[in-house]
Amino acid sequence: MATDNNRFQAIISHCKEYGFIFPSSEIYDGLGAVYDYGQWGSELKKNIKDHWWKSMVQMHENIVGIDAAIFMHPTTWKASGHVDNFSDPMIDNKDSNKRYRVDHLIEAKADELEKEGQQEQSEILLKEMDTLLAANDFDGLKTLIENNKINCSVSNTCNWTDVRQFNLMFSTEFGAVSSEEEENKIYLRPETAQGIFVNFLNVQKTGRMKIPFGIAQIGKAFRNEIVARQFIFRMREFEQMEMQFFIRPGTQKQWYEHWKAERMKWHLGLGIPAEKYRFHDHVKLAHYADAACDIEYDFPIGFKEVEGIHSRTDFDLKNHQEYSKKKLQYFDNDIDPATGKPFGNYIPYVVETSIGVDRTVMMILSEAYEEQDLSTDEKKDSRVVLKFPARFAPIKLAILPLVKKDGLPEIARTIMEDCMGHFRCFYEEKDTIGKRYRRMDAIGTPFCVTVDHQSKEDNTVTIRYRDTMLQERIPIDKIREIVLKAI
Ligand SMILES: Nc1ncnc2c1ncn2[C@@H]1O[C@H](COP(=O)(O)OP(=O)(O)OP(=O)(O)O)[C@@H](O)[C@H]1O
Repeated sequence: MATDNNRFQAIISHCKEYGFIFPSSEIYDGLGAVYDYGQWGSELKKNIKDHWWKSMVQMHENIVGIDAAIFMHPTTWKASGHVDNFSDPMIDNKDSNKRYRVDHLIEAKADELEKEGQQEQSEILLKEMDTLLAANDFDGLKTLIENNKINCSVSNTCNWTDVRQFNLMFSTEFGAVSSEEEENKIYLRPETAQGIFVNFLNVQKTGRMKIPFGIAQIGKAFRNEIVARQFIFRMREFEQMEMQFFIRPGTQKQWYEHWKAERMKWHLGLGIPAEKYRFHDHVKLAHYADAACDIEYDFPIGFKEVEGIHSRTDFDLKNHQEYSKKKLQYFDNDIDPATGKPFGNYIPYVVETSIGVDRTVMMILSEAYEEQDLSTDEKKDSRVVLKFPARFAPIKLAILPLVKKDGLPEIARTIMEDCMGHFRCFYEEKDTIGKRYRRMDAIGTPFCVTVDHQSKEDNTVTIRYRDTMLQERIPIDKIREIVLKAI
């Protein structure tokens, strides 16, 4: 796994320079691990969300979508286990006061060992870490850090505090704040899933859903991440695309395997080669899971999680039933072949697929970003091109009159009018055509058409293809069709 920090930094700068992603509140020097999507980033993000929604909801008769509120009754997070368990073990360096997530600190050391050719030691270290994490053995983790002489990157010392748990949920006050009573305390959801669980029966009944069925949702989630220096990979406010699939108890293994395969198929369908992906099975399972894995993508910062697939058992529904004292059960009148009688009442099991929108944006950007040297013997030349699949490109078609006169803008405007109701177009008449092409390459526009004097004679334009930079003459009335076909 080659990490390429230069490439990563180049992508971050490019995103800012070309209106994809800005640090939040930048005029106040930004806010840690919070980002804003600009004019092209928001289009890209929306296209990714639309694609996910289409493939998960529109293409599955037994999956429906909802849009639940971010604020939820505070008991939700007691029932879900987040108040007690949603925390990461952290450690502080006493000299620099810098705080680390223990697993990140140890993983960085393992990476270092691997780079030094000490593959075996690296693997042993990670294995020991997994065992200690799984056992919640904090003293053991501290000893592991000390024994391996893992130093703070700032102070370069090995002078550590004890390992402690920090809850990652943000809280705020809800309604009139009259006292310091706990009742006013409310959390910003750290995952979208709970909005689905508490609505399970509402949707099942009103939608007349039959098990197995899924509920999907796209929405914001908030986590007070401690280590947050990885651009949109790890944000404190981010977006998730989740689907909870409700199934009969005992069938979870089969459905877990099913969704693992389905989701990998979805990723490969993005046009990303298989060697850029791998599964990573969880050794330390989250408090709700009986099996879990990540789909990891080979980012410029190495293989990292984009999506999690979790077999969540009946943990969530069972706890909501207990805390709310409302029955969250399903009556299954299919016949159980073992007894010849209906399966009857039960709390469904759940397999979930949970993918981060922002990590998907970062994956698509990483895959698309290319710096090309186009120099010839005569002159030096280069370009940065974002080779997005056409369906994700913020702008599909740029319409460029060669000059700002002679009736060419008028022709270009009629093309614009013909196409803008079908897909996002961009009209531009400033600068040389070469410069305009480069700008469109830099934001990933797959097609540019140039209107020139010949267009007036024979109703044709030059179409230029982003990836090959090839140009050809096509009739004006074919433009719409060509673009629509590509997206
Ligand atoms: N802080 C974050 N910033 C951006 N995306 C996130 C963040 N936390 C989680 N996600 C996204 O939500 C998905 C599902 O969340 P999940 O709880 O499984 O993540 P996680 O295992 O806690 O991630 P990590 O181990 O990287 O913190 C992740 O696969 C990821 O794409």
